[in-house]
Amino acid sequence: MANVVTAENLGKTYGELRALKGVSFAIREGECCGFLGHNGAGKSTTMRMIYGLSTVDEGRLTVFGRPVRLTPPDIKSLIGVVPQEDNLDPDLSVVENLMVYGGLFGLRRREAADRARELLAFMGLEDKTNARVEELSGGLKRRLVIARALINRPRLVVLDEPTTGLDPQARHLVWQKLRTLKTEGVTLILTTHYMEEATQLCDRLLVMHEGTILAEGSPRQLIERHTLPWAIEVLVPLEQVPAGLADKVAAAGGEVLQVVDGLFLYAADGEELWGRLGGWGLPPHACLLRPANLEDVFLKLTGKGEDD
Ligand SMILES: Nc1ncnc2c1ncn2[C@@H]1O[C@H](COP(=O)(O)OP(=O)(O)OP(=O)(O)O)[C@@H](O)[C@H]1O
Repeated sequence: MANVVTAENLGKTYGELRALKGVSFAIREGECCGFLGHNGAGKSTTMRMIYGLSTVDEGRLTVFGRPVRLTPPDIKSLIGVVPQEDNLDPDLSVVENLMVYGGLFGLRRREAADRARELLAFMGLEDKTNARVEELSGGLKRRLVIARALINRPRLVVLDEPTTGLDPQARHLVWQKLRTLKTEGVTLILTTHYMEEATQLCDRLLVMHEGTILAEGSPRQLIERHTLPWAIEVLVPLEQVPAGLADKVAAAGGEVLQVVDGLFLYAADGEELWGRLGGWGLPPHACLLRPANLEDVFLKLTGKGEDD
């Protein structure tokens, strides 16, 4: 399968800050690839380079096989962009926002109107066609930004935190639409802070940290490679954790991760680990046994969950 995006040793410097320190990755046609990472890890910088809003300082970036320094216009027309901030025009109505954008891509008025109607139906916004943007809730604005990104039938859609701030229903609706795009063969690149979103949508994930890529793989592969299958959350204040616990867990073949609000214990056999809690002085009512998930991988790889 062809690569839609290829990055080799991509670097970006803002003044004294090396925001990207030579990252390399490839995005395959038709896949949904997610970028995870703390605030400031370099995800948006990478996205902006892909859609041509930020210059490539170091390395090589190709989009649809074309090397980009600043993405040429004919490549831009193949990319749909959902930026982190909603940058809709508040003075225009919902449908006008789409039509103006269509005009920027060279759509004639009639064509833009037809496409706008189609997209408003796709995103469930028909009854808001003539509403003013400022009347829309955050979730509806997000849906409109996604509709706008699709106006030119892009083969690649880059979404920077597409569902941040949305309620669960709105998030599920966006996921459903993104899955539909995927079934149509559209390549999706997204950033997210929601591990569930990454698990639900992405075929492959890149975990970024301080301008580098720490790990890459499908959600399942990352869990298999970077953590044990079962987790016990120990939600007691750290000062009440029995002394020597980490050594006892390690001696039983498990691992311990300290997070800001407690401890996570990992094991190949969750039931067996659970059975040992009492003997280690941990009250079971303050513990929760569950399968390990992507959040465990993220916390482990990027440093225990403290804020940057
Ligand atoms: N235009 C800019 N000028 C100066 N510094 C910038 C600029 N854009 C980003 N940075 C810095 O580069 C680093 C990477 O920022 P970037 O926005 O790519 O991170 P991110 O992973 O997308 O974070 P978030 O999850 O908060 O969106 C940060 O330290 C940020 O402050």
